[in-house]
Amino acid sequence: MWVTQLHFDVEPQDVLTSQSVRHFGFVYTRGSLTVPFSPGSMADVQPTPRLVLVFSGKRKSGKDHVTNLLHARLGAPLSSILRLSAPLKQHFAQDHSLDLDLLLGPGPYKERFRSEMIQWGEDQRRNDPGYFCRLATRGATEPVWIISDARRSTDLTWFRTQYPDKTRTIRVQCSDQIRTTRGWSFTEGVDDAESECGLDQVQDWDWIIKNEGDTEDLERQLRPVIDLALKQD
Ligand SMILES: Nc1ncnc2c1ncn2[C@@H]1O[C@H](COP(=O)(O)OP(=O)(O)OP(=O)(O)O)[C@@H](O)[C@H]1O
Ligand SMILES: C[C@@](O)(CCOP(=O)(O)O)CC(=O)O
Repeated sequence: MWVTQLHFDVEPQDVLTSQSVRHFGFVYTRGSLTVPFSPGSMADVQPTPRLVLVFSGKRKSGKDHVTNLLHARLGAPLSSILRLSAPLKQHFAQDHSLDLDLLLGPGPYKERFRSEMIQWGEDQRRNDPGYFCRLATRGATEPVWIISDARRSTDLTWFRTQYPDKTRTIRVQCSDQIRTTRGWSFTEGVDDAESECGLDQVQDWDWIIKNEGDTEDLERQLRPVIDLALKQD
């Protein structure tokens, strides 16, 4: 049986190798390759979540901390955390023989490569602004998606276009003083660039979370988000 379908005979992680990224990009941008239908191709169909919670915030505002807490409250069968930077870091780690776990973690290691990663990511986005949004969400089956790291208006546009009634946006904020205690220091070319400032002008966040206090305060602010996620289940 032949159908028009996006399908590649690769595991999800293989999509991140240089060769298959090019393959993936070629097929997707043309969008009309006809290939045999097989059960494996279902993973490539863009999934449909019930709620998409898109978080953003500056470095060390606590995006990972807040989204981890939310995920812990909602649980794994209901929700998953999807990081737009994960496929980017995976590719970058492979190409440069770097430690992917450290790139994904909160420590100082990733800061040594941040400028280069930003550059590489922007090169990909120039051709295809939804590239990392699509890779990060590919195959996610949980009803509630927690997108931990939107940085650019194209990220918000992609989710709002794909999931117009389901997308909610959340900005995580905290003072520079507190960010500094968490390891932040101003870096030219990073903290004054789109990666950090691309969403500064956005006013219409569904929620703003001030991550400056204790866990109890954070839980109180997350309550309406948690309630919405549970209500939709
Ligand atoms: N409310 C909090 N209480 C205690 N520690 C926190 C809190 N928020 C963040 N942190 C800690 O601060 C550090 C930075 O937080 P986190 O990694 O969540 O920030 P981020 O916005 O994801 O940063 P980056 O963009 O650099 O990945 C981490 O070590 C995290 O555990
Ligand atoms: C390269 C980049 O994805 C790094 C993000 O790392 P983190 O979310 O701050 O851990 C930032 C970007 O895409 O502009």
